[in-house]
Amino acid sequence: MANVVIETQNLVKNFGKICAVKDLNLKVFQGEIYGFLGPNGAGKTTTIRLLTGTLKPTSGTVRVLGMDMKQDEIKIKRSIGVVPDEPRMYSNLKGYEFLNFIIEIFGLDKRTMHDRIEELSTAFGVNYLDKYISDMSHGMKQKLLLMSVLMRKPKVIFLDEPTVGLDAKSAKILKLLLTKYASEGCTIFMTTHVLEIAEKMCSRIGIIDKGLLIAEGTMDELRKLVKDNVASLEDVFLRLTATEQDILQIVEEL
Ligand SMILES: Nc1ncnc2c1ncn2[C@@H]1O[C@H](COP(=O)(O)OP(=O)(O)OP(=O)(O)O)[C@@H](O)[C@H]1O
Repeated sequence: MANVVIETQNLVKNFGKICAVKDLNLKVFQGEIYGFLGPNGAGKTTTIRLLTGTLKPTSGTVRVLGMDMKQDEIKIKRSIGVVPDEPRMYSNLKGYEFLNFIIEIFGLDKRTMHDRIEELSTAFGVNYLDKYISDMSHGMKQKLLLMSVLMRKPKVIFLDEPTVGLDAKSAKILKLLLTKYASEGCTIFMTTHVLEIAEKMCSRIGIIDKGLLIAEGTMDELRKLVKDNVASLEDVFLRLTATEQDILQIVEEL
């Protein structure tokens, strides 16, 4: 059995009266690409923020790479890479200054990183590292942030809606790169609304709805759950989140 890299026990996050994450028990193994799906407001971003230590849980525990988030937050943060849904970076830095800043704070080897930056710039068509971040488009910032994570080749990568804002070629390259990294032992946890991406890339998929993990498994296991061995992930998702009927009704009433 592969190593457990991400683990939560009875994880809960309340925002006032809203329970965004309810009693979540997750296990993600080394080398997996775990897809985390759910309707809008289901609790995906909150979960990623809990798993990466940017949000404190109301109760429950998070362990990453065998370390407890409460005790080893800094160590965990040094070993993981996070690509949030909104790329927030120091806007008064130029692209290359931002990458150099990451190299400095993580204490990375400059030569190796500069070689990786060159490879990744070519792969993602990044020819704007001398521009100020404030002058970059959303997609340009997203690619810069992706490069800053991928160049480090962290042991665990968390991505929240990674392909949003990326052009088709960059999205394809990102998918291939993540698959390659996973095959080399990196563990990937990502949220997406693009079910085709989850179906093609992810070894296992978790579906969260109103803060509850309502299903989890490989595509085959999810198909068994809905008793339809040819169901697509879209069929499975809509059946489990009970929106298929709503959709038909909504369209009929339009
Ligand atoms: N900082 C916050 N303060 C109050 N409520 C919050 C906060 N962050 C999230 N929520 C609430 O928690 C619930 C889950 O939100 P979350 O952003 O995790 O959903 P999501 O699954 O990522 O949604 P989407 O697919 O739309 O991005 C929602 O009801 C949201 O309004």
